[in-house]
Amino acid sequence: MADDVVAEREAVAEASAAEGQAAAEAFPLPDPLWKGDAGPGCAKVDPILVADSVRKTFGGLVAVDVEHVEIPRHGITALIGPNGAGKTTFFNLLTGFDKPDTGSWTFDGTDLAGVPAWKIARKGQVRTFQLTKAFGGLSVLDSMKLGARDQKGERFWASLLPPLWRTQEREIEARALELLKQFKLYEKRDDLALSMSGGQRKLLEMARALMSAPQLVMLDEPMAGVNPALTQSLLGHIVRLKQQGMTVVFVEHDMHMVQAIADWVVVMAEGRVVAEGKPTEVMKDPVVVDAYLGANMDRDLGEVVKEIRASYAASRPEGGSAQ
Ligand SMILES: Nc1ncnc2c1ncn2[C@@H]1O[C@H](COP(=O)(O)OP(=O)(O)OP(=O)(O)O)[C@@H](O)[C@H]1O
Repeated sequence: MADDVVAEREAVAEASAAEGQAAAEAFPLPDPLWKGDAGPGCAKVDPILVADSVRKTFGGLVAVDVEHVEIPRHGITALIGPNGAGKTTFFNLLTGFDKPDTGSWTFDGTDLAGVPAWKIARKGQVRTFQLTKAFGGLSVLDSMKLGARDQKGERFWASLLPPLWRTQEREIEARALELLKQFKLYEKRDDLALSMSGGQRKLLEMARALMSAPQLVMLDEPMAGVNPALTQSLLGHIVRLKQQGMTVVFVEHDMHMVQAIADWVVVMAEGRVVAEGKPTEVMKDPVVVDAYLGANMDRDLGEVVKEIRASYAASRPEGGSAQ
């Protein structure tokens, strides 16, 4: 490898390490992240999102049946589980894109049950989709501008005061261009969003989600269908969200990705949260491995949950006793 390329990579690594260190100081995660009994539904020291009794059925099928879950603030939480576990449906419910049969949840202390998706986004909780949504015939830059929050130009009173919305427009465009630079999409700003590769569209969707300066970013399979070079870049972007003080929840099937960036892992199976823990520990649990392989198909999930709680409590003295 040429000396200048090596030097450039070393500089990037050094800068990211410094950035990471600064972020860890600015937004330290409690250690441990949880309090009381460890395991499924365990309380977090500083949760940003708390969900209770969230249930959604489709006909006779129970897609989501989450008794209790808390998402740690400033952390990266991976939501994993086999196909059909209810991960996307749970995302849809928490972000107002679908309505639960029952349940409540709070974001930063604010009750969000029944609040429509656009209002939830305004409050600072945004999401991306597993399959990138159609961007219509919009350019990359215009797609970004649509992601902005509080566009005064769209409001009635502001629309009577053109200087107000012009200022707002300028601010929105400046933010969009800045984010496009960060995501290395600046050169594509005038291209049609639809003309970009699947991976680039994932980057665009993530960048667009940041237009509203969110506190909590929920990414549904951000790495799916993305080539290895862009995967690395996407991972870097996710870590940077955390470094900027955001909380991230992402759905992912690839355990290497999860191990690489997650602080915490929530495991769903058959609509329920069946395990939680640090990435290195949670994946060692035979019950989690079984959940993936389907070996628990005929077992009572309540029993599975008890087993997991017991195994965590035994392995983490500070995590409390088994229930
Ligand atoms: N709109 C719907 N109508 C009927 N059934 C649905 C609907 N959406 C989801 N389901 C069902 O609910 C269950 C949970 O689906 P969901 O997509 O949430 O799982 P998932 O964990 O995200 O799966 P994957 O990893 O494959 O994306 C599945 O059995 C699915 O078939």
